[in-house]
Amino acid sequence: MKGVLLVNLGSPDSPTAKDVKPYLDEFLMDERVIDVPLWLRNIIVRGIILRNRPKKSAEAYKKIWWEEGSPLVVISERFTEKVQSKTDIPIALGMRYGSITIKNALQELKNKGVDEVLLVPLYPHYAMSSFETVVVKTMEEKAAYFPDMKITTLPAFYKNPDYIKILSESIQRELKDFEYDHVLFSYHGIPERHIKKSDPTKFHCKIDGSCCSTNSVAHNTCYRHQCFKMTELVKKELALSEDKVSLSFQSRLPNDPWLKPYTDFEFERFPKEGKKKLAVITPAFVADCLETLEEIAMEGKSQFQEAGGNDYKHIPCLNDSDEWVGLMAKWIKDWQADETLPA
Ligand SMILES: C=CC1=C(C)c2cc3[nH]c(cc4nc(cc5[nH]c(cc1n2)c(C)c5CCC(=O)O)C(CCC(=O)O)=C4C)c(C)c3C=C
Ligand SMILES: [Fe+2]
Repeated sequence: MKGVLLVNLGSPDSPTAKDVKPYLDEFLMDERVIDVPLWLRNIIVRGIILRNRPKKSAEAYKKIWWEEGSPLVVISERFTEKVQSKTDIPIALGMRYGSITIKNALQELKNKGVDEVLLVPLYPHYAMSSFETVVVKTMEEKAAYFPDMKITTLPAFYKNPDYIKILSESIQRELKDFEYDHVLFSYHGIPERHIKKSDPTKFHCKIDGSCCSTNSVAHNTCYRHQCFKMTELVKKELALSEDKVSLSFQSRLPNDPWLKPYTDFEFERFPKEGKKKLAVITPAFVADCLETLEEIAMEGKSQFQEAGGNDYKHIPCLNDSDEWVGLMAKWIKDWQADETLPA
């Protein structure tokens, strides 16, 4: 019997330093996130980052926490329930980090008689620190506990025409009542080094833009290319003018060069260039979370306005909207019927 495993990143159990610390430990000790040898990762994460960050992150989580829990988790649960109501095969939700585990979700599916699973990493783009680590962890759990399960992975959907359409339509609805000078597509950042590591050809990605327009198998795993491509497709779908749209990367850690331009630098730059009414979309995320609600909707607004900006709007993620639920249900039904996966 077929079933579906949806996986997102996960959140701490509560917005306290006590719960944020083990969550960050699991997250940052992932070799696909802080990709240095174990001994060095131990020093960086446990010796340096985890000394102060849990307290600081807990304060940020407190600002966005809902009565029902972490927005990322609550939205993902609502999404799962809604998709379940539109399909007739079991759907389970797992998180890569934290207490809602991939193992338990696979067990839930197994208990319902599922032996063929469609794994859906809830990330539109491929990055070793998001999509890849979900796939690797799921395959490790399968090998250890569910060796007879067959698992198929839904590919990154950053250029899927149906996804681009519903994303564009949701942006259009939000922009209808907002007069803007500029629309910023702010994607989660990753270290530049990760782009090179994920390049199977080992020479295609230059990280200067010169490579993105030359067709290459490297694009299948190039986060930077996929962010540029998605921006282009949405821009075209909405007929946004070239000079009113740009892209940037947010949420970096203070180490190494990360993908540029940096979102916080853009917030400072725009008002100086006369761009004082800014709309920001965060299309690396399917669900609103700490990085969109606190960093962009709250902190970003302050940074932009302190730099001289006026009107500011964060456009929500697709979350559990009918359009996104409907599209996911369609992808599941297509796979259920004849193994078709979205391109
Ligand atoms: C969109 C996909 C994501 C990628 C790629 C990604 C890479 C990445 N992230 C960190 C460090 C942190 N990210 C944090 C929060 C966070 N990250 C994503 C998504 C991606 N991260 C989400 C959805 C969230 C929010 C989770 C929530 O509970 O709402 C955090 C924790 C919060 C904080 O302390 O700021 C860290 C740390 C790295 C190092 C990285 C790639 C190397
Ligand atoms: Fe992150």
